[in-house]
Amino acid sequence: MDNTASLVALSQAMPKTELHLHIEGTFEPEQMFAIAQRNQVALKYDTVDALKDAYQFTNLQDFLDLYYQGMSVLLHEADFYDLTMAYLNKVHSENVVHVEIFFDPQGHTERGIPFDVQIKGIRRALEDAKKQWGMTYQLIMSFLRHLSEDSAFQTLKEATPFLDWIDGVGLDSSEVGHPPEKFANVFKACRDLGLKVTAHAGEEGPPDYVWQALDLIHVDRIDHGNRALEDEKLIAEIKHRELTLTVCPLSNLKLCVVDDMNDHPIRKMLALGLMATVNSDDPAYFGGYMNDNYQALIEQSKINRNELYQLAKNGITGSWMDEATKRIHLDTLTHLFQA
Ligand code: HPA
Ligand SMILES: [Zn+2]
Repeated sequence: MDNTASLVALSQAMPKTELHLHIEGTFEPEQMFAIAQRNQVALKYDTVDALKDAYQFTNLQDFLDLYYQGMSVLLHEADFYDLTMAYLNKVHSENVVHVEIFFDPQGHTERGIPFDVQIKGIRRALEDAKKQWGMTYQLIMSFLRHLSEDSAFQTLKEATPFLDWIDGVGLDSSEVGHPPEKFANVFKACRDLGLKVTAHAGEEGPPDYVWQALDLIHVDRIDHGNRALEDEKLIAEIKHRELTLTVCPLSNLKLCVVDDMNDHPIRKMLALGLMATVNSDDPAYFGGYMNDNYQALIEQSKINRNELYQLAKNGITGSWMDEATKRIHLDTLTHLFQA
């Protein structure tokens, strides 16, 4: 019998992947203030504590309003580098071996920061982490769904010189009122370019949005997917297509997608045979990085050792890393759980 403390220790020691992470959502208040000062940009809040006090959200939009405000202090390549490197350092210390990170180019180009400034800073940090620690990565360019499909096409055009650096595309921001069908054409263009495709669906939006992500966007993965559980046929289809769900427990709690960590649906997802994974989404805003998310699942949602193993395994098999590297991490994971 495992006790809670030993499971938490195991979750900390095991090799982990992070498949749902917005780099702009890793902007810790202390670093935000430091970069704001460096760039001589004014923030709406006077102190770190005042900013932290504002992190009380009742829904996704409450959070997004602060998220876009926060990222507005990022001006230079060095800012994007520092932001990304701080995150990578943090998760390296938590035994994260592979990251797949989103960035929101339109959140920056809309306020005059060129695409190349963003991606050069982010990519340099990812390459440094790879050199220093062997940490592997995939970079995912995400379209903001509250903007038009034309704007997404414009972003794809700006990304063209950097397509070798971009592994996939995603869809994020305000979900309700902005269904995947709005972006069917731009995602078709992305697929034709050989990019992998994922989309936030079923976080706040109805099961129909998840169907659209499957049938109109042809996603390789689903980000969140919580509300898919409301539709039995959809559950069967997600299983049939063997799609991974990138679930974000602490995010769900902070944005009131779930009322209580004690009945987070991730156990139900596993019991249904869905490929659920654990991710932190926007850890600086939601109160925890990867290990905190696992700890909350162990202590509050009462996941057991088998469920912990399955979640970590899904994180490896559902990632976009190469098959040989997957096998190495799966071996390490399996040995750890057999010990
Ligand atoms: O959790 C999220 N949902 C939608 N859009 C986002 N952009 C950053 N984080 C999120
Ligand atoms: Zn997200």
